[in-house]
Amino acid sequence: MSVISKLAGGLIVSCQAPVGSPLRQPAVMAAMASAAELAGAVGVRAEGAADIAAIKDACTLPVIGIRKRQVPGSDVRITPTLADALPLLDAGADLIALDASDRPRPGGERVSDLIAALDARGVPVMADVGDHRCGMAAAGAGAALVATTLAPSPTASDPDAPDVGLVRRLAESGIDAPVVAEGRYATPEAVAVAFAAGAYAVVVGTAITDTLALARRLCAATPAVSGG
Ligand SMILES: CC(=O)N[C@H](C=O)[C@@H](O)[C@H](O)[C@H](O)COP(=O)(O)O
Repeated sequence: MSVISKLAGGLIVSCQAPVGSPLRQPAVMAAMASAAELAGAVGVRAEGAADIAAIKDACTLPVIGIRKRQVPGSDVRITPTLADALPLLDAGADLIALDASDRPRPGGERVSDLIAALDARGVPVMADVGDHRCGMAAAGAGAALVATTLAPSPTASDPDAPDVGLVRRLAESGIDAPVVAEGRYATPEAVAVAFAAGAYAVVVGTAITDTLALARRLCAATPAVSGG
């Protein structure tokens, strides 16, 4: 069974901890991934070679690897260069996710160059996009999956709402790659809506693995923190 078909119809859990979180340790991310596997998830998304290696040791799920790095002069932060992707493969990543927007990349690399270089190594690419045009372009360039990771919330009144409309629009466009819903999916209802809109898989991060953000949200409602 191909790695892409293993993800069909399932939940991918993003096991990442932001800088400054006490959870930002490979062993903690590996425990999160094991819990995700036990729960029935079909894949894991993880950042950096150390986390990926620990997760591959701890569970059998396919791992989508990313490297988050801010390079001066470029706004591309998710796996900006091929050199960022290669150590993730050495660590055991099964797929590479990368920012597939059309923003300038460090060193002048193009999304299509990265997809071709990884494809030549037999590595499928998940293209993170924020709009329909870049999604169609990435699929045309050979991305194995197109994910709505970079889409802003479609409603100003609810900044936490996922962009299900982009999932639907891509899925109904005859796109050459399966569409993955990612970004602000936080409830079983939202996951079901994404599949109804045509998603191939759904990625959930914060709502499962960011204990710090989840606890802060609830603490903010207490008199002890809000002062109310
Ligand atoms: C935009 C960006 O950098 N997204 C990152 C991509 O890896 C992660 O910070 C998100 O947690 C991930 O996409 C899952 O989304 P959510 O945490 O909303 O379920």
